[in-house]
Amino acid sequence: MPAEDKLPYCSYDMSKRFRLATSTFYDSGETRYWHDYIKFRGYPASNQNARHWPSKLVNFTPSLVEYSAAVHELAQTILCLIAEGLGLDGTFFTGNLSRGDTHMSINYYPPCPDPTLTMGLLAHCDRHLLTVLSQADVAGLQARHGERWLLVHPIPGAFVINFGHQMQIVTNRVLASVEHRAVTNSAAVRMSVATHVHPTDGCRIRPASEMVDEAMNPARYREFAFREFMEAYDAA
Ligand SMILES: O=C(O)CCC(=O)C(=O)O
Ligand SMILES: [Fe+2]
Repeated sequence: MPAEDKLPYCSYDMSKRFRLATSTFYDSGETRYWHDYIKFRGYPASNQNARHWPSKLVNFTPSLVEYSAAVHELAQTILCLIAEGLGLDGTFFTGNLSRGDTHMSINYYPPCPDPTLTMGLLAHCDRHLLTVLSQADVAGLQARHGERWLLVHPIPGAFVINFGHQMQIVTNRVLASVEHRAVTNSAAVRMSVATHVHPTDGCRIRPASEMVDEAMNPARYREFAFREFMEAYDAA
């Protein structure tokens, strides 16, 4: 896409429903960020989300409609399996807990001459329910395990599934949200596509009663609306 076509979408306003930006202007003291990205609402494509996607890219909309619907189906299947694995009703996650608009990020990490000075994405936990991540074939995703960072090796054709904060809360910390980050490399462009499955804004989030035992394992979180969580997070 030529620069003049990209310009109208370039924004740091997080309320924009389709925006592209770079974090390479910023640093955290010693480490410079090394990451360009597009962030937008994905599934469902039939509502107001798709009208924010760029119309000049003729193949983008049909590809995205297909991809976002397929990832939605995959996420719903995985959520059914997780529920069954936890001894919950198979539909436990497939209502409001996972029916908000998906938030998608297309992450672009250019090669960096000295990767020791940069970080693609700083360490974070995803804040929604579940992430379906395609990291194609260039390694860079790392997950925290105690004091160590483990590289999540790309497997051709496979997605990485990551639990977000809401999964940790609803399961009363049986399934923990794992801290992760993206490192840079000097040899190759790395791209990843993250689909973040969100609860609906008004969804009430609380530890599932099946995951709570007042005597042995009391609820670790109070009940709240997902909207409240997001507002507090953005304000922090
Ligand atoms: O690029 C990656 O592998 C990680 C992306 C990620 O963590 C995110 O978009 O939340
Ligand atoms: Fe993430």
